Amino acid sequence: MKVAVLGAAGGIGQALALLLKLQCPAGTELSLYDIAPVTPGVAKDISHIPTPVKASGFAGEDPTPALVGADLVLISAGVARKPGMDRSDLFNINASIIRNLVEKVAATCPKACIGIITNPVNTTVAIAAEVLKKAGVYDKNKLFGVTTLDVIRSETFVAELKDVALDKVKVPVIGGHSGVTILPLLSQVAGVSWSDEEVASLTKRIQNAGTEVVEAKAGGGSATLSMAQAAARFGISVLKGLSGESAVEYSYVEGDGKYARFFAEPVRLGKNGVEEILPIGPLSAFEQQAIEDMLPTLKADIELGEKFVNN
Ligand SMILES: NC(=O)C1=CN([C@@H]2O[C@H](COP(=O)(O)OP(=O)(O)OC[C@H]3O[C@@H](n4cnc5c(N)ncnc54)[C@H](O)[C@@H]3O)[C@@H](O)[C@H]2O)C=CC1
Ligand SMILES: O=C([O-])CC(=O)C(=O)O
Repeated sequence: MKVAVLGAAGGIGQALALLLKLQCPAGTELSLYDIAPVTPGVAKDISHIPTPVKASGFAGEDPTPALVGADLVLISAGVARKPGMDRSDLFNINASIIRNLVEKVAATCPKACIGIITNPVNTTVAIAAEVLKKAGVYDKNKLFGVTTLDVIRSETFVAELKDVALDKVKVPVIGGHSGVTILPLLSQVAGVSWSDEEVASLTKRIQNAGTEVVEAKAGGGSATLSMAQAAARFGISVLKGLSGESAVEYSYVEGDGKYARFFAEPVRLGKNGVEEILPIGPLSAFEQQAIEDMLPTLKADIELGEKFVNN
């Protein structure tokens, strides 16, 4: 299998490249691309680590050489937040970066699965879908917004708060990837009970966790290392699916449209990307209300992406 990382010289990209070099199945080829001239050097650097994964690096204006034959394309190219900014403030720059890169994906490896990391994810995924549609190659089962960071954060926070074993905690996180659109389903965490206050405050902490990192980095960017781990986990699950094993992840995908065109939900991954969208499960009254409350924001974020491509 071949995995292309676009934005591979960045904070997420370099750490993601390292984790993929260490964790991907034997025989995986990593193809690293970024506009930054350092990128071939990033590939050279990790290529000295003795694992059975090959890495090559490409820089410059055109990602095409990096995309040839890719089965999975992970995109973290773009700008990150600074304190005081919202993810939506990144739209002006990142929208055209995603449009241009996905045009190249459509032309070069139209059957690849694509995982979008670049913010605002709620909108950049819609941009990618419309670009692929225009090119006549859109397959909704192969386009993913990577929301795994919300899941791993939720699991960390729940384990800390409730003193339960990290490997036992599973926390579904649905909706989108910003503010109120991030909704952890704490009512579904097995073996844990909650007061209303705990649910309200932990939900808020999970929704603001990205901002927690942005503020702590004090102008030096947003989450990179935890995001790289999240993207590596997600990417390796997609590869598992493509090679015929089954894997389940929460991801922002185009499903049945019950809540919004794109919605983060549990998906079973397989040879064709999304094999099956799994049920979200029972919701508490708090969670039901939270879905209602997020929908105007989520739908507006999606529409912004659709209009960016089509107007
Ligand atoms: N989905 C999620 O949960 C998360 C998403 N993010 C987002 O990921 C993105 C990247 O974040 P970082 O890696 O921290 O930023 P960074 O600034 O460290 O790296 C971004 C990289 O993209 C490259 N780049 C810019 N334009 C490009 C283009 N046209 N083609 C190829 N490469 C290009 C830059 O040269 C740079 O190396 C941001 O938009 C950030 O908001 C960050 C954390 C979590
Ligand atoms: O908050 C940000 O800007 C980066 C991000 O998406 C996250 O850490 O969840």
